Amino acid sequence: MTVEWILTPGRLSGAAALLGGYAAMCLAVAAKVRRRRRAEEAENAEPQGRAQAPAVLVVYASQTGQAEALARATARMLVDGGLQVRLLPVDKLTPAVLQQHVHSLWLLSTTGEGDAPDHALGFVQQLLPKQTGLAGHKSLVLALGDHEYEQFCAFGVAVHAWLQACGAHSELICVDNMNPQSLQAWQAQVERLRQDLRGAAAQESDWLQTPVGQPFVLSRRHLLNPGSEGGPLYLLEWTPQAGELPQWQSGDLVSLCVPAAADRPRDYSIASVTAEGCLQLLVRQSTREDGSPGLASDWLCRGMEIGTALPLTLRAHSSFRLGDNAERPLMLIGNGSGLAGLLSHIKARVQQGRSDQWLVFGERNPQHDALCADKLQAWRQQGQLERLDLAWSRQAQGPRYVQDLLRSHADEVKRWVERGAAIYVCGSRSGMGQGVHLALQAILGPAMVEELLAAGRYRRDVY
Ligand SMILES: Cc1cc2nc3c(=O)[nH]c(=O)nc-3n(C[C@H](O)[C@H](O)[C@H](O)COP(=O)(O)O)c2cc1C
Repeated sequence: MTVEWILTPGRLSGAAALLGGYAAMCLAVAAKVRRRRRAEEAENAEPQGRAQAPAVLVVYASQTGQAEALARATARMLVDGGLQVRLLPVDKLTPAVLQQHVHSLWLLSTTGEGDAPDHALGFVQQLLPKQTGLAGHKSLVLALGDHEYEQFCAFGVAVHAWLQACGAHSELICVDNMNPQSLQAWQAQVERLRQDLRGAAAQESDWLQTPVGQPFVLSRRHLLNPGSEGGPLYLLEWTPQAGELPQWQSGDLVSLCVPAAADRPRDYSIASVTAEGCLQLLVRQSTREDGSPGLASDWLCRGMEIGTALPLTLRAHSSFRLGDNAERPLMLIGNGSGLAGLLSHIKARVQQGRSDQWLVFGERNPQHDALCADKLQAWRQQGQLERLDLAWSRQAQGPRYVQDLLRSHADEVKRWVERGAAIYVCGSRSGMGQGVHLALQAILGPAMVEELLAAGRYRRDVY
């Protein structure tokens, strides 16, 4: 078939406008794809960006992904601004890499009680106690934290002090609860550095604005624990209001803001895999100490009507993804709504035809709190879950917790670790997370537990 183009001045200008618009759109899309690719390539790779520009090192330590997301945005801003950037998680940093750079940017969150994120353990043990000669080096540290913790931003502050002790000129910004003013101050500092190194005028940039989520429709809400003495726990299913379901990996999070608390995003672990065709969350309707309902959970579990939409932002959660552990047997340990993060891993593995996974899960009462029992038993019976152990804290025989199960199966725990297993823990921090940590130390020895943490074979998403 031949298509004849007859060009008249009118048509010509119309076609030109059309083509121009289309070309602009293609260029914009291509630029966006390039930008994303550049930022992705910057990680663990040789420096990206213009070869003649000085390279800036961007280092992050993140437990739940906020510091990581900001580090990626920072790196993207610098690459777009014409600089070379090397983006590294702190566990991949060596003294030599640090010394190769004159400028470094650090985005560091504090977790636990003033602790470094789990993946930073090797850095804390091996690099922090030693001096690395950094005379002439310039660093900016963004320390993320929450002032309600006694050790506010402790890890970021410690790294800043270490950089100074090593002879670097270091500046520090502490951020309370992702405070927008402090993040603006960071953005201004980064922009100043970009200008100093490139000499060009400032470009318009909105990189730090809270990402606007994609609207998702709440399509189903299902109570998982009818009759429970604990707060009602719901499975919420969401589908995009328009377009396709975005891709995520097992272990990732969703960030959302409810209308009554629009300034405070809440994070939830994703319980489903993309192949299920919907995004699932497990949300417990919580009550505050004064008896009033928790704002976000009350909205999600009661207020929000089925069929209405809410913007959801998907957040990569590298420190809880399978990552390098994809080929290892998995021990999945958790309680309550922590099942969400563990379910996504089991589903991802079942999809790959793997069965070398052991779930150790705790709830209150076997009659009312046996969450997703049919699914778990079906996986067990079909051999897709090599082992399943459940602990009930409110049962006639007396309370039993996941840490008790681990202790009573200590030999089996050792065998799994000897087989090369990775351990993933998801759920409440104070009771379960702490108890599991102590049980693992008792069974494997503290040195082995530290080794597993440092190697990323022991990962925790506890809250
Ligand atoms: C379990 C837990 C423990 C925390 N402990 C501290 C702390 O001791 N000091 C502090 O300043 N912030 C603390 N925070 C707040 C985090 O540093 C803050 O939420 C930060 O933005 C998280 O960043 P990330 O997503 O990169 O890990 C804690 C947060 C959680 C969830």
